[in-house]
Amino acid sequence: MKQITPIYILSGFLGSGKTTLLQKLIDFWQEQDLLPAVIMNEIGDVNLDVLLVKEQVPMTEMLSGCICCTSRGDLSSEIANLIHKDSPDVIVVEATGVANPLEILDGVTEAALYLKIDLKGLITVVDSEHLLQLYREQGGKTYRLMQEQIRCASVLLLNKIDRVRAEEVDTLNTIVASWNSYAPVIPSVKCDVDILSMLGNMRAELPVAGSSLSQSEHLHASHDHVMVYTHYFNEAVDSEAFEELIANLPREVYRAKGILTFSDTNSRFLFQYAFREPDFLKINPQGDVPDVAVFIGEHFSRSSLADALRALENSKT
Ligand SMILES: Nc1nc2c(ncn2[C@@H]2O[C@H](COP(=O)(O)OP(=O)(O)OP(=O)(O)O)[C@@H](O)[C@H]2O)c(=O)[nH]1
Repeated sequence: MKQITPIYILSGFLGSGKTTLLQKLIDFWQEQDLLPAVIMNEIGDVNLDVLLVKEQVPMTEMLSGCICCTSRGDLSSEIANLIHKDSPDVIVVEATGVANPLEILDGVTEAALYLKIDLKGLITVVDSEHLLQLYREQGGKTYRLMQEQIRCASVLLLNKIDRVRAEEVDTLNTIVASWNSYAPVIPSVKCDVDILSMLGNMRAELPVAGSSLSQSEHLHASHDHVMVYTHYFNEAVDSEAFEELIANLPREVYRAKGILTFSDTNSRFLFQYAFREPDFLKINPQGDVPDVAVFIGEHFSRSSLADALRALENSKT
């Protein structure tokens, strides 16, 4: 009979590397014969990250929105269900990239009122290049949300430092320390960090004062601007034409992912696009997984994107 279930919250803007870190956390716990469970939520109505998490890990998905938009009660009942059904040794709540971490903290804290759980802390993953750019531009809702995610962290991963220069890493360290002097900051590439010391160095208490939670209603509006377009493919498309479309995506689209069948290759691909960097991974999904791509951004034209994608399907010979 398990006593108290530790819970970690994983936060970070879209595409910063949360799922990459989640995979490493799962490996770490499984190597110790522990059973981790995951609560994942995605903005939009498909969750492709599920494919990246091992099948033996119990997982709950909360789709079509984000944890902080659904009621907090939903999150706490998901936690309760997982504990009763699977008795995991540890739970990770991976927040959608546009979630406000204060709301999620609030949900987990509510669950702690009637469940034997121990909120260990909040890990925020930062896309170094993206943060640097927003810092230089100084403003915008995405920038404020990223600041919020950094402020709430009990440990911070300054990820994707391969995408910035060494002196820029120093600048970023100074920036994040000025927003959160409390959390240890760990620079990383592909979230390749020493998990044991990361979890060990995590500050025991969260830096969120009780009063901050009362601001949550005000903060809730912070991701109203984010929109999603989900495209289901009827036909396989040419890989080069697709890559070209991705390379020319409007700047307003800052995240995309999908599963694709290309007309010119035999295998299927999981494609990722985060802050202007595309990535393709050969996969062999089990079961009936459709060809689909999800695009997330701010005020981009869904119809132009839909037309461009349909044109790719139609140009296939
Ligand atoms: N260049 C570079 N790419 C990285 C790094 N870490 C992760 N990536 C890539 O960035 C993309 C997004 O990573 P994810 O781990 O899926 O990001 P996420 O935060 O879970 O994304 P959402 O689920 O959309 O919020 C993937 O293609 C990763 O392989 C890094 O340190 N450097």
